[in-house]
Amino acid sequence: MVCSLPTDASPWDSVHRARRIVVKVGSSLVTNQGQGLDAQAISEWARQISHIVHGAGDDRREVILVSSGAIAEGMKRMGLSRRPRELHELQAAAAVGQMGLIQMYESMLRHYQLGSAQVLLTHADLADRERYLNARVTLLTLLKRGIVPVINENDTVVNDEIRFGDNDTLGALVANLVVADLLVILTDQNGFYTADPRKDPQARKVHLARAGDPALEAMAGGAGTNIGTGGMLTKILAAKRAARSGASTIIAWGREPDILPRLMAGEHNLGSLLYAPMHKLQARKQWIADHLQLHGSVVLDAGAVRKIRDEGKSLLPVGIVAVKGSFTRGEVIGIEDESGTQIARGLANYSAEEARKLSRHSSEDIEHLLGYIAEPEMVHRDNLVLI
Ligand SMILES: Nc1ncnc2c1ncn2[C@@H]1O[C@H](COP(=O)(O)OP(=O)(O)O)[C@@H](O)[C@H]1O
Ligand SMILES: N[C@@H](CCC(=O)OP(=O)(O)O)C(=O)O
Repeated sequence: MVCSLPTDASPWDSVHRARRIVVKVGSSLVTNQGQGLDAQAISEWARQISHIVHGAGDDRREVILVSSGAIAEGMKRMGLSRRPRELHELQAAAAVGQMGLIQMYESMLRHYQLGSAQVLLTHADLADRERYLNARVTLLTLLKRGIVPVINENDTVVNDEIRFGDNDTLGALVANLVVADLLVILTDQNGFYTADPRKDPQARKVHLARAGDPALEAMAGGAGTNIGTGGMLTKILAAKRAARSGASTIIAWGREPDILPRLMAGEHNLGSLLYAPMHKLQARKQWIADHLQLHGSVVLDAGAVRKIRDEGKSLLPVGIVAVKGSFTRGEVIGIEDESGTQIARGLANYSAEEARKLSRHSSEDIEHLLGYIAEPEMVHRDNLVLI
């Protein structure tokens, strides 16, 4: 197919350069088309993840796993041969299946010297700015400690209106949350095809395309079996969403031998690459600019202005001399120099009231001043854009 390439190096190089990766595994793979948890496949992904997380120097990666399969596994454990239609039945199946799913990931990852953590998220969690920051800091703390977060939707507490509905979307939102470089969607097909290969024998694999290219949506069909939920359309839309935060997406076959290490080693044409046309920093800037309006601002002394503008550092409370307006944790604030010129914008880790108490104080005093510590920074660098 025709596709426009970015002007710098091959988009495949960005896969090799990726350091923080969200890997999403679909239900059909995890449960071997609904037959039950596939211990061998899960062990194989654990081994591959361990290989890339434990790499030396520049070969070291951070991995966040988003795994489906709770409903499919729960159905098997409850003796249900057909996917229930009622939401409460699906929720019950998910609660049953999640036990087995997480138990297996925990033991397989541990076997390969990796700690793991269960994280269950809902749409509402990521739409709420404060919870967004809370989820973000928890995931980043786990990554810093070399622990692999294993994420699924918190099916127990969601209804139709607030469901992600498919974990492809959840994978893309997590990629935005942790500012990942790459989203790898492992599925039961070799990649994305010009039509559903189960239905069209003429379908050809798309090796490379721009994420968000509208032509892709027309080629994507629904799920080919009753195990997976979204089919290719949700994967294509997830790639489009991930690209808005600068992450490219690979759609690949989860049973391809050594798929993750081979992708990281720079092997081209494994699966389909849907590349993000915008660089991560530019995309993050756009995201902050698009999504959020200013709720107040903080004024910095000259030293703090230098740290932020010239040295690329986070904003610490010690550099704040005044706080204007009213805002809560997670809202966007302006960052001004003492003449009132706005130099940056970012997501506040503390409310205006708290920021007033923290201003001119070292981060070490936060606990004493507030009684708790959210984060040592007032605005983390990842959530800050210069103007
Ligand atoms: N253009 C396409 N290319 C590849 N697969 C497609 C396409 N359109 C629809 N599909 C179907 O999507 C299925 C994968 O989606 P799904 O079953 O939801 O997987 P998962 O459980 O991995 O999320 C494939 O098995 C295939 O039948
Ligand atoms: N939370 C659900 C996710 C279902 C889902 O998105 O499935 P899939 O289309 O296979 O990724 C589960 O674990 O069954």
